[in-house]
Amino acid sequence: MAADIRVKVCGLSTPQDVDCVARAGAAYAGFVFFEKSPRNVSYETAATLAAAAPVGLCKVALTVNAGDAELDALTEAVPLDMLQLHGKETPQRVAEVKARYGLPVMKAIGVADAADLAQIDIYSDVADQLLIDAKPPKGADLPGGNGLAFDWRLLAGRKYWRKPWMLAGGLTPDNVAEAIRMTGARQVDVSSGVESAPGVKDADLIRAFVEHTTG
Ligand SMILES: O=C(O)c1ccccc1N[C@@H]1O[C@H](COP(=O)(O)O)[C@@H](O)[C@H]1O
Repeated sequence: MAADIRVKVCGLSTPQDVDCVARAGAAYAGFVFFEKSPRNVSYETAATLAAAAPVGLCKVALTVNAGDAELDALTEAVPLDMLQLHGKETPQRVAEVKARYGLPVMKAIGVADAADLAQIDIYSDVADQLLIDAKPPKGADLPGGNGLAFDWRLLAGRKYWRKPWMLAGGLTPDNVAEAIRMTGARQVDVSSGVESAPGVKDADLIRAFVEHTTG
């Protein structure tokens, strides 16, 4: 397996999480701003965590259908390197957010079957990166972070898209190597798969996850 897989660990909420993620060699640290999530953090907490992150660790804010007022307050309070839009934001909204905040934008695309892959091309016109995640189950409280994988065979043979992309959804230390092998992903994103309980990151699982991407 290639040794240069870039890892994002999402849903960090303590200084120990950030330290562990950085030391393990992850490229991105994700903070969740979505009240229904067990990983939700206040702007104050996120600002402290982001300020303590080492240079080079990309600090990503995950939001869901956030309006300008929410994003204004977030970007004012927290030093960020990237915005992750994980709701039903339209391509036009992605372009607006990118222009208004001057930060790279990663748009999450939910995939359940081959028809969903068309969204990847559509959002490639406006987003800087794409996060290809499992579609949430109907009626789920969370649009992501559900620990669900989609059928990775849908991405087999489609390693190259027009924009950089990350594989997400139900990844764990045990399955990430196989997911990379099947999809050709060069970037992977994990949240619940490195937790001991919802919202509680586990340092051993984080280290194991990163190690298993470099097989
Ligand atoms: O993690 C969350 O709580 C969350 C809430 C709302 C939207 C997205 C969320 N997480 C993102 O979903 C992917 C996949 O999660 P998992 O690994 O299957 O648990 C995660 O990497 C986050 O980017």
